[in-house]
Amino acid sequence: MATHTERLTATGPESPKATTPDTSASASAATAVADRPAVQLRALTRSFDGRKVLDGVDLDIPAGQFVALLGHSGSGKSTLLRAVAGLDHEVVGSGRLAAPSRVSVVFQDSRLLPWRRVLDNVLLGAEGREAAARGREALAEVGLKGRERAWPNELSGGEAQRAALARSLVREPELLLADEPFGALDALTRIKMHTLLRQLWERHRPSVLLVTHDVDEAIVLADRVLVLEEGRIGLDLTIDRPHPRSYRDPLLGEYRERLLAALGVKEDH
Ligand SMILES: Nc1ncnc2c1ncn2[C@@H]1O[C@H](COP(=O)(O)OP(=O)(O)OP(=O)(O)O)[C@@H](O)[C@H]1O
Repeated sequence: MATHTERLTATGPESPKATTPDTSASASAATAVADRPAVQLRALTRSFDGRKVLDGVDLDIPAGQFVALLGHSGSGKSTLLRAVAGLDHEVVGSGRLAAPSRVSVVFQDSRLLPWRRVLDNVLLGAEGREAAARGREALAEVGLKGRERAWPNELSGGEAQRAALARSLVREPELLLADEPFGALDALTRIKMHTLLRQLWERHRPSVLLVTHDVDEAIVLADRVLVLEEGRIGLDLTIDRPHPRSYRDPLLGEYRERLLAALGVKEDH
């Protein structure tokens, strides 16, 4: 059965608007940086105890694109991310899950090993001077220069997530999968981490699939925002605004409203 995916693409900075389904690889010229998609899913389905959580997901993510995935709690975001990461062997579907060979995953908690110092966590067993130099460089990139020998329990929540990002970067991933990576952080730290993540993306250009509950986080960071509903991609919205983006940008308001409407959230004005 073919999956019907409503596809909405914002083509101008001021008005997110619906278009007909777009199957061309060039939905956005800026993101069509390679001809091979980083992720290509066809009719991806996953059930738990006979209940379909993913019900025929079709999704292409071009190489180098920054994509955010929104959806209600329990809509299947983490299930989709785990499938793309290749961590779920019971999904049904065709196409490539994670095509790139180098995939890194970042979770809500840093998952640093408490018995390893920060640098050793980042290196994850890689040995030698060159690896250590790469690890130090990655830590410097995330603002943790000087903390290489700290233990994980000496880091704040934000620092621990920085270390987790450094650990993911050190492998130069082609695809970065992030499941609510800033969900446990306070609002100010989260905003700093948004800036950092976007800077890291500018520098390394991995494809990104970021799962989040936070509509503003999605709009400020991603070039394309997906909404998962009833087991499929219900809305596919291109955020056509330059970076760095400000939360205060009034032109982002329309995207916010479009996404909130797709999520069934009504705003009181
Ligand atoms: N291993 C599992 N066994 C049984 N049910 C599962 C399993 N993993 C996920 N589910 C169910 O699948 C549904 C989707 O879960 P998932 O974690 O993907 O949602 P989510 O959108 O990421 O939610 P949240 O935003 O709350 O993290 C939920 O109803 C969940 O209970």
